[in-house]
Amino acid sequence: MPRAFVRRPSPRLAEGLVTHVERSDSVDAGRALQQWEAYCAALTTAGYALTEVPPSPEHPDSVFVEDALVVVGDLAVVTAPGAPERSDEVTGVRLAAHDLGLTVVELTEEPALAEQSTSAEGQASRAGQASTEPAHLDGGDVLKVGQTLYVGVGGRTTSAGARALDRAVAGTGRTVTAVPIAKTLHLKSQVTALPDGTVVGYAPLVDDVSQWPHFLEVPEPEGAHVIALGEQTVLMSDAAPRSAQLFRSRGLEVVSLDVSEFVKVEGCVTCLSVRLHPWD
Ligand SMILES: NC(=O)NCCC[C@H](N)C(=O)O
Repeated sequence: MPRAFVRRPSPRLAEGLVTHVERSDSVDAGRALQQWEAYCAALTTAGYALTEVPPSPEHPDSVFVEDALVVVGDLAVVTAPGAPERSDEVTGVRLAAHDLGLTVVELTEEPALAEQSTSAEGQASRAGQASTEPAHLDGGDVLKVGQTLYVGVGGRTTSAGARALDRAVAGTGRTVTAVPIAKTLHLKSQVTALPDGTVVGYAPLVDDVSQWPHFLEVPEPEGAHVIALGEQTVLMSDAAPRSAQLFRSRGLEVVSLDVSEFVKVEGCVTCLSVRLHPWD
């Protein structure tokens, strides 16, 4: 049975970070809680067992649980969030992953160059990558498509963070491909994937449409954010009806939800849960 981690919104949601959007003075924490409950109900209806990470009311953005954990199979990689205000969110998420019996791993520091290679060529190329930058990774920057983990680099996630994820998933059969981003907070703020692996995005907000082999342009910004709830179903915001129709025309069932209060602090449907699937 698929499972999802979720985390109840903080009453301080209105204080959540904003980077690419104007701060709104109309975030309604009570309404956000209702929207979150509806989101949880939609996951349950779709067959997901929910694991609620204990809430962290002192962290306004803690409802965006996806940023704290990346799960591949039974491997749970605890992230290193790029915003200092969010770094402590991982504590409760790490415990929840451990309690569920997942293999919990942390991101590790960059290995010393000398240990990476003894060849002059290898040293030269890796020296070009290596730096003293810290390894930061937000789960919102990690898009799984097949065996590839695309990692958005340039916002909250650093190149060192992408390489640290690559090391963490070594042995799982997954490979990491770094994708430069500048136009949105996270990679998954600009593109997500349909169940068949087609990458969907709202072109004006996608840094480089041409890099996606199977790209489908959607007509609304909110249409770029989907969660695959199985082979035939996607969950998305109800603010993108034309995108929903486009997905239906491809034979998909669409579950639409109001997530307006989370959008005001730059969230979307993907970041409100971490999904674990038997097929991942
Ligand atoms: N994965 C996501 O899209 N997370 C949204 C995080 C929004 C939050 N206000 C932040 O800036 O971190």
